[in-house]
Amino acid sequence: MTKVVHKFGGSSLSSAARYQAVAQIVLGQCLAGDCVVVSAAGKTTNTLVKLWQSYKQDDNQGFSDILLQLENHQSELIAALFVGHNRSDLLAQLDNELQTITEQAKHGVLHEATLLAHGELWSARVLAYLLTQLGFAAQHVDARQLFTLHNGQLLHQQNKQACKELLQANALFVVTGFIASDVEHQTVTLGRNGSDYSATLLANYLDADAVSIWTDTQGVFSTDPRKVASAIKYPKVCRSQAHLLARLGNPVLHAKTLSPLKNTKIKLQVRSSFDVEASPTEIVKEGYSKAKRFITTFEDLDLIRVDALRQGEVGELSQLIQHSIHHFIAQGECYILVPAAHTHEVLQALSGRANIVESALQGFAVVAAPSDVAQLQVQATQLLNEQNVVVRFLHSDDEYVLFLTDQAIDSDVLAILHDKLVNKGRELAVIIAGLGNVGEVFVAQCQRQVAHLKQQFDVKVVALVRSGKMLFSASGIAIDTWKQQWQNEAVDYANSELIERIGELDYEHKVVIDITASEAFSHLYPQFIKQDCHLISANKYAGTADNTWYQNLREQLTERNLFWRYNTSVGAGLPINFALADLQHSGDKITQIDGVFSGTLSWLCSSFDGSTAFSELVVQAQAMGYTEPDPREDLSGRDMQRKLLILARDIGLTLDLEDIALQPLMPEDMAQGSWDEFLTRREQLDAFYAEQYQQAKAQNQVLRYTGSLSIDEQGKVSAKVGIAFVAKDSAIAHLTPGDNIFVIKSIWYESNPLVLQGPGAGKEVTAAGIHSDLYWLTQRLK
Ligand SMILES: NC(=O)C1=CN([C@@H]2O[C@H](COP(=O)(O)OP(=O)(O)OC[C@H]3O[C@@H](n4cnc5c(N)ncnc54)[C@H](O)[C@@H]3O)[C@@H](O)[C@H]2O)C=CC1
Ligand SMILES: N[C@@H](CC=O)C(=O)O
Repeated sequence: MTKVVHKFGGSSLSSAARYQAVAQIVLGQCLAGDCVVVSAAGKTTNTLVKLWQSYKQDDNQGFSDILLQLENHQSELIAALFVGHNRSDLLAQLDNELQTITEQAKHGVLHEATLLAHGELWSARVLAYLLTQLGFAAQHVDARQLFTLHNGQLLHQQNKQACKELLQANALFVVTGFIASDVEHQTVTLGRNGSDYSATLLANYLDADAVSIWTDTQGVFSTDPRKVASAIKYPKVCRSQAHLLARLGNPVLHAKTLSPLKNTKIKLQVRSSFDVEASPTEIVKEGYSKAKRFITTFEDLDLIRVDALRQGEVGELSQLIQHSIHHFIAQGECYILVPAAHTHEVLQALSGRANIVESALQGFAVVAAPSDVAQLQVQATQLLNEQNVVVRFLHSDDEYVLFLTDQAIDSDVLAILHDKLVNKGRELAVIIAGLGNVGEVFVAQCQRQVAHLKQQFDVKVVALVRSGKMLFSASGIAIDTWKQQWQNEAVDYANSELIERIGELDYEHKVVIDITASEAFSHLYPQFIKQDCHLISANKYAGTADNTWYQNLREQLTERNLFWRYNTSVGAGLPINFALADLQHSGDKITQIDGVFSGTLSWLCSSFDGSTAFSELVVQAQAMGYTEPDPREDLSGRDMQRKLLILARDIGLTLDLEDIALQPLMPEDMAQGSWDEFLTRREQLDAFYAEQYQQAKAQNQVLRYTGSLSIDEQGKVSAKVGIAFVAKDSAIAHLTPGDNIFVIKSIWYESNPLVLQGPGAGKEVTAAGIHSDLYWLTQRLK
């Protein structure tokens, strides 16, 4: 049974290399029984249209030149892709067909649709041969055997049966898009760019599960991403908006594509054949996606008023000119927007029932939620005034407003319109995991900070997660009353449910902020990435995971253009990762990092003077929110070892934790058992510390816990964290309790190192540091 119908457009098949790429996608994604629908390669249909025009104009020279052009293109493709009998077979078939075309032209019996059909026939045949050559038995199928129309109407029952009979074998079928036949077996076309329609029709007839439209863009964007770099790719677009965009001439989806999916469960995705790993845009049923904002532009249109427009007539006209036509009713009159090059043809077809209202129009339409349209119309009018763009005709409907203008909407104007009308409505969903010391303060700070970010982004906290319980609200949680809401609505959850809920979120961007201290939670990162989530971590486990896992995670992030910020995992709010990144981006090379990278150990060592037991100070550090949930993570030196590893990886070293020597600041045997058991043996810790303290004192030095990493000239790396006795007048001896210090040597900071110093732990500074990462993210997403 066919599960998925994959459709590849002309841009995906524009060269031999593209055919190879498509074949690899098919090998990787398709199973026997799936179907592939193809359009004509590259610009073949345009060339065939020109061939038809030269035939109609009796331009024999033009006809031969264009035919030669087609022949060259096809034979070059075949020569580049095939050897041996496959090549000779395909060239012979091509030759045969070109001779037939020449003969038919000579005898004046050339038929337009039959001629245009060659583009798709060639693509399907070449791709099927290529797949077979690569070991995946594929059959090419002429869709004229599958789709029959009578008086312009598809004969659905008959077609369904034909599809089920002809495509039932356990093979892969490569079916021609765009073409069908009538009951007299004459070729008809399904309209320009009708291959998407062929794919959804086929999916309907075969009861397929899904249709993937593979194209040259990564999905459906808020506007043309080639013109506006900040165009937003939407993960989900509802069918009605997709249909409206298609009617407005948006090139990603075509007008009739969606109709076969009506009342079915068939999923539709738009994916990039140039970037297979990129997440697609899903076209979902009504109610499964929020209304999005789009700007789609027009060039060179005529506005025509039509008397008594018949039902279905717009479809017939667009079939006639092989181009989509937008129509609307304003003040009781019917209007159509026709590409100026086809106005004459359309007026002729409407024989006296139509007149041109405005000609040579440019412009754009803003598509949005009905509640936003009126306000966007006012804003857009003002922006056009500011840009001196003259509006000649304006029409607004429930879901869009149309501006027809004198001047073309160039990239600059489009970028301004997009920034003010679309970007302002962008949403970022925030999932906060970990509501302990730091997490609670972070959420409290959110109230003010989210309001600040709102100037750029609509930031919504959609989930709060603690171990085993979560509060999830796709439309956003009210921050000021979150505790109350938590009491009433938080539920037990399994990780799979959390991932599923995140996957269902219909936001332009999503970020998971990990303020847990949980290794298990960090293991979920790859799944968050699959759901297109950016990551912000205060948690250090992912940054210090085994190198293979870590590198893999980074690759997955890069492949999906996702960001990962973790500035607070080292030095709390201190901008140490920013500093290292900046130095390296500006061409510097870091050779050494020394210092104190633990707020807890800094505070303990600087505070201890013998008057209070060391273990008592540990309990105080814990109460102040400096320590890890189990303070032994700090006392063991492990936390500082993790931080040094994160820094090492940030400067391009591929170390693992074991590569950093570690000396604990506690008796090693106290690592076993629970924290409470540890406290029952606190004298042992006190004795251990007192002994080290006295030794340092005896040497007229002070006890500190430090870290160091250096790279020698041969590139050899040495790294360690441990107890150090330092001179009483050194900077480290004089650190304010709780402060971290990073002493960085590099090519530029060789003899006089760069020093970064300040609070290295604490709820407020850490929470603020996470907000800094969130702010950074929103700036990058802009
Ligand atoms: N305290 C500080 O000054 C700094 C802390 N950090 C890091 O921030 C993180 C949080 O620290 P604290 O707030 O002090 O810890 P905490 O122990 O007070 O809070 C941790 C929170 O994470 C939740 N949690 C634990 N496992 C979870 C799981 N599997 N799924 C979801 N939630 C889970 C807990 O329920 C709790 O709400 C740690 O990774 C820590 O290393 C980073 C810089 C400074
Ligand atoms: N426990 C850590 C907290 C910050 O990472 C420390 O004391 O530095």
